[in-house]
Amino acid sequence: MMSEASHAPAALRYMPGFGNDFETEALPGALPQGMNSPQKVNYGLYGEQLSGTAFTAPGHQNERTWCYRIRPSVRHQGRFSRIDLPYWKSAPHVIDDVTSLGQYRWDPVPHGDAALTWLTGMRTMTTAGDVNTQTGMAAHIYLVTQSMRDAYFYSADSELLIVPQEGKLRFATELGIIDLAPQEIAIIPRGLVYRVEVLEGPARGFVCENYGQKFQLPGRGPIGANCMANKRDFKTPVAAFEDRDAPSTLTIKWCGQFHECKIGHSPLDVVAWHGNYAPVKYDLRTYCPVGAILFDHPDPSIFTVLTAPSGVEGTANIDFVLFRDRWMTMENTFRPPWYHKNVMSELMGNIHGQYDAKPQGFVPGGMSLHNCMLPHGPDREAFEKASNADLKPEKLENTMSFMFETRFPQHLTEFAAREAPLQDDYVDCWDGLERKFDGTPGVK
Ligand SMILES: O=C(O)Cc1cc(O)ccc1O
Ligand SMILES: [Fe+2]
Repeated sequence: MMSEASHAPAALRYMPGFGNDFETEALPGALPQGMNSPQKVNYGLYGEQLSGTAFTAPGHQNERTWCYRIRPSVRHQGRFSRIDLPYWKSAPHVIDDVTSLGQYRWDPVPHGDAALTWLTGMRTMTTAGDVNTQTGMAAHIYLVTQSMRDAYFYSADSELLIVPQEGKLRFATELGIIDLAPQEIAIIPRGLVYRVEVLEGPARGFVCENYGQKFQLPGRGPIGANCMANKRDFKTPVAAFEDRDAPSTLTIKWCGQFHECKIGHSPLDVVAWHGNYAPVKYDLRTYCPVGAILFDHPDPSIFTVLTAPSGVEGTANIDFVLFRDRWMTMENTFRPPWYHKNVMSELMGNIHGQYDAKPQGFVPGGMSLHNCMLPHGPDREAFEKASNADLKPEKLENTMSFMFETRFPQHLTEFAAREAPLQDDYVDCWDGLERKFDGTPGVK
């Protein structure tokens, strides 16, 4: 028997908060009250727990969600067969004849003629750490033109931080629906089943695949209780379920491999849920930047939106850092980023507009990589302009770039080194930085 019903609200609704303990039901009375596992759940639903942290993780880190669903997940799975998604790579992935040491920059990866889904359109640029030990990350570009139909996916390896640059996508997940456009981000937790639909295509964007401990909000320290990313601006969808019987496939990413199994119904059948392990979206335009208001250029960590700890205090597995429009008011200061070498590996992407350290060549949809201890900084044009500028308060407008910064060196994939539009002349952008020193004191 075929049945089809989607119980999604007409206009998508979201609940505010980061890491909140939410409760939501798509049918009245579907959510058990006062306990998790009643002998029988209302509507004949099955109770099931999704654990995002070890059972015994400390209280402030412990994350799990109770789902009340038409069928338990174990009915979704069965005999797995291995499939190949040749462009989606996982760490460790170090290719002998690909050199990751260097300063690299890419133009936007163009859309081709082939129809690509969220799975076939994922193009890994770099990997870092080791998926098997749940450390490190991968950075991907997605190129998506086609919705997943009767097809579902989850990653046992990672949570995905999604940063759209072009087009609009819908993430129909077990716990509700998220629509996502450029200048917004979403986090899809490890283990959560979903399908990706194209609302406006073609869609392109960046993904940070986090193998390690979950993203959290950075401590604000002396900044206090407000500014940077505020909890209420994170939005988690309300429950929405599909009661749909149709021959379908479920793909699982597991230890870097992809496996597929058949299911006879939509696994997005969670009618009600409660808990704190859930997908979330965030509008980057609500990020409140705090910066230097008299002199000097602070470390970019002041712009951290989210941080994924590595176990070494203050040394993140990944920091997600945002360079958005803001005022520059520093006096007697070289205002753009300084020249530097960093023990952390910096992968940047441009979402929109122009980046102050690289007025040319780092374009929306483009990426750059400055790996562990590789020197970089403003190009010649940015240096000359900033060192001779009249330092009035100036608003940096029409700018939104980000950085995935990891403690682990990032290794290029073959795709990044050979197929993606790598700019061979990138390093030349520093060529014209000639010597100004002539042994005599004074400003040159
Ligand atoms: O390299 C970059 O452009 C990112 C960056 C920005 C900044 O303001 C300070 C340091 C830094 O690495
Ligand atoms: Fe940098």
